[in-house]
Amino acid sequence: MLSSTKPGEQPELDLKKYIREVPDFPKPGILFYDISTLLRNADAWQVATARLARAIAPWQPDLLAGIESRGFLTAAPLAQRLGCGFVMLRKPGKLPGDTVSLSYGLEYGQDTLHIQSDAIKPGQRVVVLDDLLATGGTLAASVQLLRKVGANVVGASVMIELTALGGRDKLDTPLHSLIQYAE
Ligand SMILES: O=P(O)(O)OC[C@H]1O[C@H](OP(=O)(O)OP(=O)(O)O)[C@H](O)[C@@H]1O
Ligand SMILES: Nc1ncnc2[nH]cnc12
Repeated sequence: MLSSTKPGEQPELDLKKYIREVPDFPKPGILFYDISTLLRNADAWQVATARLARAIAPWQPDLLAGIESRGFLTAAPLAQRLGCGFVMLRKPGKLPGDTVSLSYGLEYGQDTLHIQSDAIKPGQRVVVLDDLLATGGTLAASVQLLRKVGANVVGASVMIELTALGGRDKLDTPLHSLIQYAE
């Protein structure tokens, strides 16, 4: 029998069931939300991508920016689906040519992100994506970095938001999250 449900639309599917919680990784005291178990399930990944696409499309982005490395897994399939270009925000020493960088703190450390200086045409509408928002250090730095090279950052989106860490308050762009945990 024909179903009226389109591929990737399974309203009843609970994505939390596909995320593994790993205590004390990568450091004691951190509860790590592991998306590997979601990505290895074709249905769950398809549903997550479809739901993200529906949330992001109204922002009418020209480009999606993905944050290395798990942010690439979120952003690249979405860019294909929405017909957008894709820009990489990368850790040091990975991008050729002129880059602009910014350092930041995250839930379990310190890091730096780079973008190619010519990655964005002035005023292009950009949505920045990551797998997870914890303290918000990574996403807030990414928004600043994108603006440094001329982006009009119209929104940010993550698969997972750890609401108790208040990362959302560090952002001055609209934020969409697919799944929330109040640790
Ligand atoms: O909100 P925050 O406290 O900044 O933390 C969130 C960031 O931490 C993780 O990245 P990680 O640096 O571990 O890199 P990875 O994606 O390469 O695993 C995650 O993918 C986010 O980018
Ligand atoms: N608790 C957490 N789980 C997975 N990724 C993270 N990045 C920062 N904090 C994290």
